[in-house]
Amino acid sequence: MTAAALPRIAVTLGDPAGIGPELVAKLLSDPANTAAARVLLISDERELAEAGEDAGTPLPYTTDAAKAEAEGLPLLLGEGASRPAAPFERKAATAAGGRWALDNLEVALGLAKSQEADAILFAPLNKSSLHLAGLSENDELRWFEVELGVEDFTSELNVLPGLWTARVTSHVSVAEVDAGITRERVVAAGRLLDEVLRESGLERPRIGVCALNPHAGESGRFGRHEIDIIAPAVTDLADAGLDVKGPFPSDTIFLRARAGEFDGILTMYHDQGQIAMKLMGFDGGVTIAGGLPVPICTPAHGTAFDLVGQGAANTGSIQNAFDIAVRIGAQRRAARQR
Ligand SMILES: NC(=O)C1=CN([C@@H]2O[C@H](COP(=O)(O)OP(=O)(O)OC[C@H]3O[C@@H](n4cnc5c(N)ncnc54)[C@H](O)[C@@H]3O)[C@@H](O)[C@H]2O)C=CC1
Ligand SMILES: NCC(=O)COP(=O)(O)O
Repeated sequence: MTAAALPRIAVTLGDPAGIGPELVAKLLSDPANTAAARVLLISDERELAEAGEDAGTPLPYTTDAAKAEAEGLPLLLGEGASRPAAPFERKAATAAGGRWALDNLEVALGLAKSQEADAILFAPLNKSSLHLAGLSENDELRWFEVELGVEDFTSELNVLPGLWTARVTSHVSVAEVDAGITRERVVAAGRLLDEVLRESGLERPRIGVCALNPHAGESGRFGRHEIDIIAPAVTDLADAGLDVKGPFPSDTIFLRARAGEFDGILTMYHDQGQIAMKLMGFDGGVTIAGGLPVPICTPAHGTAFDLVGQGAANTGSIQNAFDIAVRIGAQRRAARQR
């Protein structure tokens, strides 16, 4: 691939109090990664130095665009509007850390909107920091919607090799899940999951849909969501030509997926999918912000304050997130260049 064809990936360090900076330093100190894409780093130099110290390896970068292009070095573009905020408190949620993380993401979104970046990779955020910083949305995906003017259904997509999940509800209180399970939302989430699986290369993705209640409601005795909402939505999706089946009891559907029966699982709420996915592949899980015009990837794990400063954070998830950002970013770039 020529240098011009390499995807441009905007990378942020996430919450500076967590393991994100260390993970980015480890990721970008691997020459195979900097050869696979042109990296646009959004940070400040002090944070990069600290990231290198945590990782036990310096994070290579340049502020010279020509040198970055010629040598394949990450190009440091500077940080978002909150400068100069560093140094940050470590291992704790703070408003300053949350603001820095959000401001840097705003720069990344700007690069994507202007098509200078083909995809975004962010290291883990801490939602408490984001809320301390004044984020009014529950999480960054709802904030991305606002920033990008997206009104259609979005969902976090969780990805392991051979299995993707989407959620009908996500970062809300369990008390709010019930109101979020509607026929329209189940259909929208099912369509989104089918679409992204097709984009990933599957011709006819096989999707299993979770029930909400124990034993899929036991014929209505333990709840009627399956009868009144989820089964009709599955029929809508099947009538539209999708290979969608369910609802199935959620305590066993992932066993069937693991045995190869499904390419995607549609879950009704966060932990229904995430407990299974993290048990099956904690060290490699990726979260993609699904339903946006820009590919945005991040590790499925969080800021792990308990690990900060030890150099012990596992890079499997951020590596997989980077690889997916590079793959989708390259497809988008190639499509634009045609
Ligand atoms: N990509 C992102 O932005 C994500 C952010 N979060 C946020 O992270 C914050 C903390 O979430 P928690 O529930 O505490 O989960 P967490 O994933 O940060 O930590 C859970 C456990 O996993 C371990 N762990 C996490 N990443 C690891 C890694 N790379 N290598 C080795 N061990 C690792 C931690 O040490 C801890 O014991 C929350 O604010 C949450 O919303 C959670 C998931 C994804
Ligand atoms: N910041 C991404 C994120 O929160 C995804 O975490 P999860 O909801 O997939 O656990």
